[in-house]
Amino acid sequence: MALNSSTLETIPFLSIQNLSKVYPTPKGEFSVLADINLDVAEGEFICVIGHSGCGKSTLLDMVSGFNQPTQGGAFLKGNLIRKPGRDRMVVFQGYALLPWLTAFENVYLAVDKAYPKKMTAEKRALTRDHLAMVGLAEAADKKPDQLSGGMKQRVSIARALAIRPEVLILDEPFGALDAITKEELQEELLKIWNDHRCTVLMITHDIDEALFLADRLVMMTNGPSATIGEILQIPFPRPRDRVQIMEDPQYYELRNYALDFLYHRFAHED
Ligand SMILES: Nc1ncnc2c1ncn2[C@@H]1O[C@H](COP(=O)(O)OP(=O)(O)OP(=O)(O)O)[C@@H](O)[C@H]1O
Repeated sequence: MALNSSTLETIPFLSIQNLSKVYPTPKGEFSVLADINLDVAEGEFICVIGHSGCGKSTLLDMVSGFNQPTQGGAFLKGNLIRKPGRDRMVVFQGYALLPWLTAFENVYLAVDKAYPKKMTAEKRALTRDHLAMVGLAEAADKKPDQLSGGMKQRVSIARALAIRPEVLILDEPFGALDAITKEELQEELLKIWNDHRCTVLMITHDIDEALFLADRLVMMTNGPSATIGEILQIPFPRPRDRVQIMEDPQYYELRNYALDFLYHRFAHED
């Protein structure tokens, strides 16, 4: 039987299959994650929520390739992820900028490392364009200690996107920011995602953030042996308007459902 295009399209863009992670510890084996299965479509925006310590970063580290599963695996376009690659870029809560370099130099360094063969002028243009995209054209020559938290996170996002990744991995990127800066950055992130259409995996502790940003919200059970408890579809049409979606009765239904999952069904005992 000949393969038709719909058969070929059945390979998921990003697929996490039967993934488990066990750490050896002095007290014996510690099972962090057990039997995680998730398929993500190209261009999808996924948020992951769960109590502290359940293994969210561990899971995303295995998609970025910084950590290896004990069993199962993560596959990008059918290929097993074994190590970090420029098709997957990570933005951390702590910015991870080099303090002795300017915003421009921080982004340029990453571009230069990812594309050593590109002409300098092209790499400088990529750097400038991505800093402009996050509204930092004017601050390009400032060093991290001259930038606010929100500006530093903008530099990290510009640095990740300048590499043109297929998957953008965000590990609680706005967790340290004040509420107003956080909302501004969420709006910017959505705008950028809309233009770039890369696939996003983002950890958050904020249900409202997830409801505003995500196509689907992955809710993790508690560890040890944490797994995906449920996945919520977020149906609000795009482009999203924060005020409009908060007026939608479905918003509160979804919010209450997620709150109930986290604080009743999978309440954290501490
Ligand atoms: N190298 C390691 N050896 C043993 N245990 C580890 C190791 N790295 C992480 N852990 C444990 O794995 C669990 C999951 O950690 P992880 O950082 O993935 O959780 P998280 O859900 O991202 O937490 P948070 O929301 O607080 O960032 C924690 O209990 C942590 O102590």
